[in-house]
Amino acid sequence: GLGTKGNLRQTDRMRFSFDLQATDGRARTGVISTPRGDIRTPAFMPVGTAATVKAMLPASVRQTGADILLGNTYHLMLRPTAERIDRLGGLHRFMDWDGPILTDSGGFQVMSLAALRKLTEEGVSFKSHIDGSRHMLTPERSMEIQRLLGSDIVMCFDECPALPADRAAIEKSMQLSMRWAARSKDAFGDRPGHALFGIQQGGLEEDLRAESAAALREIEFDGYAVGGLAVGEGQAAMFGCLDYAPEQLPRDKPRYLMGVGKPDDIVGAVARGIDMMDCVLPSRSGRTGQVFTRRGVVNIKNARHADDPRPLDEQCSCPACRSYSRAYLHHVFRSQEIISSMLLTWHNLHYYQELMAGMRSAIAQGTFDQWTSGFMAERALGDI
Ligand SMILES: CNc1nc2c(CC[C@H]3O[C@@H](OC)[C@H](O)[C@@H]3OC)c3nc(N)[nH]c(=O)c3cc2[nH]1
Ligand SMILES: [Zn+2]
Repeated sequence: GLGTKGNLRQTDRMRFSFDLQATDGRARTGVISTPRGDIRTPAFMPVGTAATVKAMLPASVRQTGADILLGNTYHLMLRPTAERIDRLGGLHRFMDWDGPILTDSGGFQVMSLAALRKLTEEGVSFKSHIDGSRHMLTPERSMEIQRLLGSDIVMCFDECPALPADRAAIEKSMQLSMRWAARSKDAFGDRPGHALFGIQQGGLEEDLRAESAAALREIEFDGYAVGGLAVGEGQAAMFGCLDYAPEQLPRDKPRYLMGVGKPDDIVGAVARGIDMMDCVLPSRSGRTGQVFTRRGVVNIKNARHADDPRPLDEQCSCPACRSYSRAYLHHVFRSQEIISSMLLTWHNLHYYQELMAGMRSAIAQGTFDQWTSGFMAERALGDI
């Protein structure tokens, strides 16, 4: 707005906006501005389901290069409850993360974690997988929970159908999700500086995806997620869908692919126009000894690492690679020492952020194809 510089800064601080800076083919790079900081895209968002990125301090997550992290409505509403987090000053204060936070709306977790679920037009009633207590999630309740948490990017309450499913079931579910998207938008209201993202559904059906995209455009959102994927369809089917789905969504808004993925999934999704992704893989794998490197996956549990003095990756600057040998990491993993989860999670998240930084600069320079060829060639080298 006009007025003094101060006002302008004030307006800026309250704004949520996406600046698309460069494209290379269908790949894009830019910056999402939020009152709590900028998000460089393409962005990988570490998952902090229960108000913590497991085995990581928030400052360490920041050091890996993450600009934003994720929380989950489903987990936090059950424990410690959104009302308690609100009373304690909101999720940022609670978990000591002052950057942007995106929270999922709960629909996906209810279907994958809760017991005794009952789905109606109103929403989903279910029993907590923690203590068996009964709960109800509706678009309105999901918006209220995410407001209480104080998240900067709020996801619509949707239904994510498990694949494979027949077309009729996919269509019915997508239409319900679109009605819930409208109710989510109404319940979200007008919250300057906070964003509401719609979630496209429609399975692997191009026409249903187009119908969903049109319905979301009509309602109008600050960003758009490609939902309903990474649910067991496999990479070929997912890429087939990403060959059309992202471009059915508005070009000038961020596109978020939920739940993806392995490093090569991420590169393929960025090549197809995706700006934001999240996945538990790097952090969960850090705890199970699966280590991602430029050359592919190292399973640190394997006995062949027992005497290996080399770092995981001599070109990596993370604490695990700077200070420790594979032999040490093998030892502490085998001994189930807590430091094992800390070091391997840090390395994996650092590796994922290096991947994103490499793609952002390649897209900005118009050399994304060369970068991708290098990425694929390195993984073929083997001997890791
Ligand atoms: C893994 N594959 C996958 N995850 C998915 C998630 C959960 C991500 C959420 O789940 C948490 O990690 C399990 C993450 O914290 C993330 O929160 C944003 C989805 N969420 C919604 N609302 N709608 C979808 O269509 C959807 C599709 C997914 N596919
Ligand atoms: Zn490392």
